[in-house]
Amino acid sequence: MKNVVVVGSTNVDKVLNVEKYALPGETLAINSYQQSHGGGKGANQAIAAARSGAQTTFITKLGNDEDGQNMLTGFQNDHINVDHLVTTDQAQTGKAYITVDQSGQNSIYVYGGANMELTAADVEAHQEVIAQADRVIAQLEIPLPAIIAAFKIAKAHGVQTILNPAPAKELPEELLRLTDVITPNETEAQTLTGIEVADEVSMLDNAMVFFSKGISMVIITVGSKGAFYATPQAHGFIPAFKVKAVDTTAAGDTFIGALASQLEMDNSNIEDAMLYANRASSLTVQIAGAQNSIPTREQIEAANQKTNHSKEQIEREKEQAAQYVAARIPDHIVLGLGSGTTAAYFVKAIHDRIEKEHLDIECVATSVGTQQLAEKLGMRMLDVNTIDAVDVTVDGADVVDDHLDGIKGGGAALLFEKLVANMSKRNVWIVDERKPRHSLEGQMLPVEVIPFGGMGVFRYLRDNGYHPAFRFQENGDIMATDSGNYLIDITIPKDADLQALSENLKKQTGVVEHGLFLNICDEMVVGGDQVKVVKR
Ligand SMILES: Nc1ncnc2c1ncn2[C@@H]1O[C@H](COP(=O)(O)OP(=O)(O)OP(=O)(O)O)[C@@H](O)[C@H]1O
Repeated sequence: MKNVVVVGSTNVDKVLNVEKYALPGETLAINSYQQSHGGGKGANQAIAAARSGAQTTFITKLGNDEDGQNMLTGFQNDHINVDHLVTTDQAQTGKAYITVDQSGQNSIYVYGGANMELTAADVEAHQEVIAQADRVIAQLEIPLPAIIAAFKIAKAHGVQTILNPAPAKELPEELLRLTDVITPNETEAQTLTGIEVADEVSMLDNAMVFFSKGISMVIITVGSKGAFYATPQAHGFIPAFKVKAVDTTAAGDTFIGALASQLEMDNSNIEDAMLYANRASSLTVQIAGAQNSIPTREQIEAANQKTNHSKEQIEREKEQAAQYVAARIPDHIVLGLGSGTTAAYFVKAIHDRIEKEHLDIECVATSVGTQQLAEKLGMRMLDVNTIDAVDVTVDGADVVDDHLDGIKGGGAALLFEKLVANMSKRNVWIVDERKPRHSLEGQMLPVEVIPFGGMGVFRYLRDNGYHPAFRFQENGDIMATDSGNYLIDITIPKDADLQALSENLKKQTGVVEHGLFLNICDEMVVGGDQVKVVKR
């Protein structure tokens, strides 16, 4: 369990629902008045961390008033350590007056109040609890000297510092030098670096600016798209969960608190921790309000389990499709064996049939992985260079459109798969229900490039609006294909002419192959309790 100290703001949100905004001098009656809600970025992040199981201490300043008392009780209910909370008679507890009209548009006035009274001396008086923490988190709703004081104490004791630069403003170099991890959203990143966040490449450009200031990890959240992370050694993008969002208030705060509760100090589980944080905030956005919508660890795990259940279903569908096709493979043929998890089900299923029925089937593999699996099972393998044609190849696919054109290469085996597919008299694709789509627009398409000069292809793709990103392995090394090439993932533009795109990519010097498989698939078999077969 991580020991987290949050130094930040507490606000009480007073929400008015109005039909329309009053003009200057106008008085309007309203129908509903929502009760006060807990808010403030510091409080939200402390609650998110505590509900995810972190041992959480909150250093904040409250007024000696009813709002302050109510907030304190709420923190105690969430098992937050409030021993280091400070109160003042000089100002009231922070408040945000929020007016929401019928279209969901809001206007907000914030009274910083006690938050603006939090001083460096207040923080220094509680240095012991910071010194003992694993990490300290701060946002920008309190005075900068208080944050700098907290981070100085943290750095002196080897405690990790996380800065959530929200709301965005220019930051002193001193604070950036004291920051280990920075977590802006896309607009905050742009405000701080001057570089627009448009795609993974520009996110990496943003990260470089932060690295040059001495920050060692950058996490950029991009709303319903997900979140990006980068260290000088590795980077990656973790997509958000697709949910119906009703109110995104506190999404970012939930993400940061949840992440801080899970991330190992050596960042070794960064992708898992971000996946957890994405899940946590995907639950927050499905409920109106701020602190009431921040989920507990149990709720996050329950939501994960539901998905695991559907993961099992997907595996079942892959196996059903594989078995359906394996049962219909004729005897005395040369059979192409595809690559990837779905194709692996097929390899096992056809192996069982060959053994049981003593079939005379020789096979060709489309990847080193499949070759090894087939050899391990004792199947009769042929060298692709010794044959003129393959009778049938059975393979998986990443996505397939209504015309049975598809994308392959998610598993990095596209070159060998295409070679074998092109020499096959018949190609059958086996997929689970997620794979068929009406069109390939917006889908990720892998492009295999030679390592020498790969950057030139990357620049061409970037300058022509394909949003390229090199593919990396989990350990941060660049991914190499079976033939030692690199993969660049691009996005298929809207209204793209696939044939022209395919030809254009092949024309670029340095491109070995790409994952568009046009006019290749003869038959798609979709797994399910009722297997669906679609023929060209
Ligand atoms: N519509 C959404 N659907 C699913 N997940 C979402 C959605 N919006 C946000 N999230 C999740 O919340 C994370 C943080 O969101 P975002 O980038 O909007 O933060 P933010 O701008 O700091 O939010 P806020 O200021 O509202 O707290 C995202 O990385 C994503 O995981």
